[in-house]
Amino acid sequence: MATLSSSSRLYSSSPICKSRFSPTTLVSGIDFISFSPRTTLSYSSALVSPVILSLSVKHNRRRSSLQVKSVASPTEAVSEFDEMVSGTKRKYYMLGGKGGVGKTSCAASLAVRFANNGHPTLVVSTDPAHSLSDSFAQDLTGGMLVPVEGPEAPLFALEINPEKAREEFRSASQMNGGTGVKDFMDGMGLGMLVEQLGELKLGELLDTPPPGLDEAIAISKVIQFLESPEYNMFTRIVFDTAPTGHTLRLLSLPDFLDASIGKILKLRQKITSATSAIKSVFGKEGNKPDAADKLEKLRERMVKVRELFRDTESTEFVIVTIPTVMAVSESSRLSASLKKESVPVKRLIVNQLLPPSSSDCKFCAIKRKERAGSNACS
Ligand SMILES: Nc1ncnc2c1ncn2[C@@H]1O[C@H](COP(=O)(O)OP(=O)(O)OP(=O)(O)O)[C@@H](O)[C@H]1O
Repeated sequence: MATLSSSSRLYSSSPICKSRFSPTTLVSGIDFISFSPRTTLSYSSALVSPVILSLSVKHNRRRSSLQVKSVASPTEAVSEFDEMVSGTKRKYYMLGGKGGVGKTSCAASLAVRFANNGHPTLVVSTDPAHSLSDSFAQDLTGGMLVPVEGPEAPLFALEINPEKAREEFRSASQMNGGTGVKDFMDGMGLGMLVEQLGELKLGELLDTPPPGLDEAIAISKVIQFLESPEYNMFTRIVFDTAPTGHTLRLLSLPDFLDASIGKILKLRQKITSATSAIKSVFGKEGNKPDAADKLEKLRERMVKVRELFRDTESTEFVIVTIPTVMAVSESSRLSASLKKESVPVKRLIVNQLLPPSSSDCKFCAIKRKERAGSNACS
């Protein structure tokens, strides 16, 4: 079970630079910082402190980099968090960014911080490469809410298995345990049109679920159960999302489904309305949900997920990055794409910042040089 201490201040040694990772004071932005897999959540020293910055981005065309105009001082970072923690209305925080920058670590960290500030909190991982279990040193893989011990207010964690979500899509698109296009079309009463509709590439669509769909289904499941009175108590929901590409595809899913399956649904509607008069005379109008109904429901759920991402009142997408050239470039593209999708991004977490030091070990000196070249903050 959880290894959080009562105050959730946990310590561990760093796998990379032991001398630097002594237990130390809190960092104002996010309380605990690094996690050692399968051990404990930990505060690292100031070596790798994540800082929450308010995002004021300027896209530099020539260098195509994200320019954070003002770096938050520790005091400002506190006020950023104060804003995130204020109010009792439910808020969703979606943490996303390039693979490996520390999304899971920061999501877990933020969730503990919310709980320690009195918010009953749920942290959910929809990342196919789950590491939330490692962050909390608890097994969260059962698809159930697991209580995390330690914080002052209730904190629950949940990992959603993307494989299971994918199965849901398959079951919607494949009737009676069969596979492929023929089955799907049969399910809609259009089996005789399979040949003619080959050019719609339905086979590809149904056999290989579109990227991002698993995550979208996972998020929609969480939205669904959070609507029930049983889970009313949660006032902060933190999502540890999949790396950049998945998130963006997830947002375009409703359009994607509209464009591909929508055509079939329209065709089916036409045929159904032409034949319904005859069917009703013979009492054959069935109420059983078919493949089309299931897919239509799926599309509605995808729309709901996209709406949640775009809801400025209740949701905030927080980009997690590290100060390296590649991470900053990707964050810049993510920020621009999210803006295009009307997803509000106000804050950025810069993880693994290196504070000034006169006594660097060789490793830290290399890291510092690497980060200095990123020009992330100016
Ligand atoms: N501030 C930090 N200090 C030290 N180690 C860190 C820090 N942030 C993250 N790490 C380590 O970096 C690794 C990747 O972190 P994490 O799993 O949180 O990243 P992620 O962005 O969620 O990765 P993925 O995209 O693969 O899901 C982990 O081993 C984690 O312990």
